[in-house]
Amino acid sequence: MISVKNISRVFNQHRVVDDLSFEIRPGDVVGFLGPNGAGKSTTMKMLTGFLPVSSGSIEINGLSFTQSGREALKIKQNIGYLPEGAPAYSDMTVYQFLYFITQVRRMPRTTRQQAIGKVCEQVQLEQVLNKKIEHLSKGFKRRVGLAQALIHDPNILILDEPTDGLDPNQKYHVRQLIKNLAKDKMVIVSTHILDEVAAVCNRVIIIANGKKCFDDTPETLKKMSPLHNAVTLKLSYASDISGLLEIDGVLDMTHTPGTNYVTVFAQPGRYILGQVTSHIQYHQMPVDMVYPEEVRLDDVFRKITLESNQQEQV
Ligand SMILES: Nc1ncnc2c1ncn2[C@@H]1O[C@H](COP(=O)(O)OP(=O)(O)OP(=O)(O)O)[C@@H](O)[C@H]1O
Repeated sequence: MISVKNISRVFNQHRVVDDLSFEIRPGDVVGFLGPNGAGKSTTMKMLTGFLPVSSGSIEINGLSFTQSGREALKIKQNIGYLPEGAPAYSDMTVYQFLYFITQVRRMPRTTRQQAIGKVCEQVQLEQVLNKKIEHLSKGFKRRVGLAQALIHDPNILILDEPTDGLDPNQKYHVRQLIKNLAKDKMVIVSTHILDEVAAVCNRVIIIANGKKCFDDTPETLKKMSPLHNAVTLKLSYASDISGLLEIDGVLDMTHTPGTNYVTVFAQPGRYILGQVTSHIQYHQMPVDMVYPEEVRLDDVFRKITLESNQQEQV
C-alpha cells in the first residue's frame, strides 16, 4: 500500500504541493489530474524518492525513503517510473539502453535477455531494437520510456503522461497495456486527457495549486456534471414545453429558442429518459429527436479546478 500523509514541497518559498494525503491499494489505477503547474510531477517525483518531501511522510509497503538507504533501495526496486518527457540516453540503441537499465536494476545476468524480450513485446519495440534512440519517432521514444519502467516487473507503476505524443492507435495500445498490468499492481497515471481516465482508471485524484480537490471514482466525477442523465430534445417548431418541468425526477431545463433545442436536467441519481419520451408521446409534442446527453469530463474538471482557484484567492 502507498500511504501519503500531509506531504508538502516548497521551492524557493513557493509551496507547490500543499498538505496532500491519499492512500493507494493494489488494484487501484489512479488518474492523477490537475491543471498545468498544479504539482503533479513534483508529487510523482516525491513518490518515487526522486525528490525529498519538505514535510509530511510517504510510506510504501510499510517502508519510507527517510529510513536507511537500504529501505529506500527496497522501495525503488518495487517502482517503475516513467518521468515527464520519457528521458533516455539518446545515443544508445534501444537494446543498449534497456540492457543498461537491467544492469542498473541489478537484475540477474541470466534473466536480462528474457526481460528485454518480454518488455519489447509488451510495448511493441521489437522492430526498432537496434536503432539509436535519437533516431526514433516521439511515439517510439515514449515506448522506450515505458519499457524501462516495466522491465523489472514492479508492483507500483508511476507514469507521467504515458500517452503523450502517441498516435490514437498507440494510445489505445498503451491504455490496454496499463489495464492488463493493473490487475495486480498499483498504478498512478498523470494525464491531461480526461477520456483516458474514464478508459483506464478506477479512481481519480485531482489537485489544483498543490491541494487535493477530488478523490473518488470516474463515475462519481461524471455525476458531478449537470449533464449527467440529462436529456436533450429538438422541437420541430416552437410549442409549450412547460410540462417537462413537472416530470418526476426533473431538476431544471434550458431552451435555446433559435435552434429549438431543449435540455432537461435530472435530479441527482435520477434517470429521466423514459419519462421524458413517454411525456413527449402522451402530449404529442412536435419533437424531431431525443437523446441522452454525454457528460463532458473536461467541463467537470474545469469546474472543480476553477472553484479551487477561487477559494485560493479568497
Ligand atoms: N525544481 C524546481 N524548482 C523550482 N520550481 C519548481 C521545480 N519543479 C517544479 N517547480 C514548480 O512547481 C510547480 C509545479 O510543477 P509541476 O511540474 O509539479 O506541475 P505539473 O502539475 O506536473 O504541471 P504540468 O501539467 O505542466 O506538467 C510549477 O510552478 C513549477 O514551476
